[in-house]
Amino acid sequence: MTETILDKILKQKALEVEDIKRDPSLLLTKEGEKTEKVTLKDSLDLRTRLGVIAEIKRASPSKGIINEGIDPVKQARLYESNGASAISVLTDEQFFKGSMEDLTNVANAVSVPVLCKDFIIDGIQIERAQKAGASIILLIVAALEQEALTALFNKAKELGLEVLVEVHDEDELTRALNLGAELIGVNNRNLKTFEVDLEISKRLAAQMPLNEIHFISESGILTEKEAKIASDSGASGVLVGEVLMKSDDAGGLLHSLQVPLQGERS
Ligand SMILES: O=P(O)(O)OC[C@@H](O)[C@@H](O)c1c[nH]c2ccccc12
Repeated sequence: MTETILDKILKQKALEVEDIKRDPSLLLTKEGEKTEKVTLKDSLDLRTRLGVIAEIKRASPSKGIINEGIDPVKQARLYESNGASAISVLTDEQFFKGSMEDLTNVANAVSVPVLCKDFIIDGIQIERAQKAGASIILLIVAALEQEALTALFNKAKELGLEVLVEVHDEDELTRALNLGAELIGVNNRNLKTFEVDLEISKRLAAQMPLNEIHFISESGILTEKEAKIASDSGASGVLVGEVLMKSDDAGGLLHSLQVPLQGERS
């Protein structure tokens, strides 16, 4: 079988984890200040409009350079002042040109929760994320066996972190629900082929207990039109990167994505 980009990233992550274990000073580049932040779950519970997790993403394997010269702190403050429910920071260096330091700088500058967006395969990465100031971590079901997924999920919870569990098909959704995930993200982009299809969100949302969990539609949200499609599918939030990173008016765009939610949650 040919190696997918996800396989390549996961191989690189295994090396990164070895490095941290060999040299524990790598566990912490810069400490996050311990500021009290509202949880993403609580803030989504209260909303009558679609929540936006706005992302700092300099580059990606599928798009190449997106906005390399961005000042993450300035961008995060812009996101926060225009209503973002959380800020996602891509911390992978090799494929996304991010860093843990970006995350710390952002976490120290905003009062909304910050998501450490990385490919987590080992508990040590969760400790690192927490020390750096993350409030939320991402766990990608496609990257993990169920046993590892459960262990990492439990570890994050013990450390007081929220977990966004990312799925892409029915099997992965079942695994996320069995875990007791409260925040479930459907990535509309297939991490193996890069294909983007909003129908995936719609199809999987129909199989979720939407009154018990928050469903976040991820990737390929470009305008109010896609935000409405996500909201109509039952999403309480969207995760948006590229268009916000490229826009001359990220604040205006962020506002337009916060469309009214369909039904009230019970
Ligand atoms: O830039 P977009 O299409 O708005 O997508 C943002 C976000 O969903 C995407 O960056 C993402 C979702 N899941 C991931 C997992 C790893 C890396 C990246 C991602």
